[in-house]
Amino acid sequence: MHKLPTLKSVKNFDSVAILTSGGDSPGMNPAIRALTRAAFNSGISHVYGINRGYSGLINNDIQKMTSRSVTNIVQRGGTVLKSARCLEFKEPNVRQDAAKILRDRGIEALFVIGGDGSMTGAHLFTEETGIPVIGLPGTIDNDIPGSDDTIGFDTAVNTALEAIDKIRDTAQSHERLFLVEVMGRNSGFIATQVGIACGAEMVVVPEYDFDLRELCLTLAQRRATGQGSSGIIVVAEGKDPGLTNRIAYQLEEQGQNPRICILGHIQRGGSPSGHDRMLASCLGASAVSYLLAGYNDIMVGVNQGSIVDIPLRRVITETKSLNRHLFDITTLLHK
Ligand SMILES: Nc1ncnc2c1ncn2[C@@H]1O[C@H](COP(=O)(O)OP(=O)(O)OP(=O)(O)O)[C@@H](O)[C@H]1O
Ligand SMILES: O=P(O)(O)OC[C@H]1O[C@](O)(CO)[C@@H](O)[C@@H]1O
Ligand SMILES: [Mg+2]
Repeated sequence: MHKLPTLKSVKNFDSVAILTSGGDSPGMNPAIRALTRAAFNSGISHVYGINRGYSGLINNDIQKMTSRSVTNIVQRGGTVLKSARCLEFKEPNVRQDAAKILRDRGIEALFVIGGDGSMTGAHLFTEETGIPVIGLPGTIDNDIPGSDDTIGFDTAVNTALEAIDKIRDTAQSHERLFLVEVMGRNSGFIATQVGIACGAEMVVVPEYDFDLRELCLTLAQRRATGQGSSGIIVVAEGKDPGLTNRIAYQLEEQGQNPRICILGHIQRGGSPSGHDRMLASCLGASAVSYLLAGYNDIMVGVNQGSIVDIPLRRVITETKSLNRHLFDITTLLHK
């Protein structure tokens, strides 16, 4: 259960908008629902949904929401507002045009649900245009500075675990080594948590070097002592495409016969877990309270179980590092 902030409303807003941006994540829908319902129930008269992230904003692809338009979405994966990556939004003049679109519609504030990139766009937008923005961390990557958790991370981890538990069955039957690639271009949060929870023999993350030779040695020793040679290596996809294939190739060169399974976008789909629904609902409700309390240019996030506000400037200038102690558990629990 999250500890919620106690805030006093000091401002009135008549009209606000919501968008989802970057890779979708399970829990974006309950976040949209929470923002919409909390806005109406806090006296905001008009709520708009912007389609396809910043792309819909610059193309004026905006619709009116009602309290009923978010009925029956709390359990649905994806985002009913759709999501996109919009490179044009990186141009300052495009952001000015976007502000005019909001002003012409009488929209006074914007809620942005997305990852670190989306938070960068949100900060620049409010800084340059003066339109208040509140961000919500919505990404399976859990790589947003200032928040211990992000909407969608828990579901993605559970989805990967469900798949790996199945892979483990066939790996054991055939005494095979499997390389399972999980998402995370720049960060190993998913890989670390999944690796610990599935009992992986090794976890490869972009943050740290890995020692394949040592792994091969361990596998050879296990085979020699009759413990079999099945196993799971969890690999975060990393920046350079093909990392998992390269590791497989190196393993083959050292006498292993690994199989590869790339979990890919199934990690971004599916019904949000109870944890992510709670997180999205609490963050959505709190985001509206922060706006009415006069906050701007912040992201709502979680710090040691409490919902907190984090300046967007901090979110976009800091880096969230992987906890080394947590990562070390991946090796500490080996046979
Ligand atoms: N430097 C920037 N300036 C303005 N807008 C940006 C900037 N970086 C990202 N954005 C906007 O945010 C969008 C989403 O960013 P990005 O593709 O990095 O995904 P994300 O929000 O980090 O989500 P995820 O990593 O979970 O997929 C971009 O397509 C762009 O519209
Ligand atoms: O296929 P897409 O949409 O470009 O997204 C892939 C990237 O998005 C993320 O899934 C986050 O949403 C990253 O982990 C991954 O690298
Ligand atoms: Mg990102």
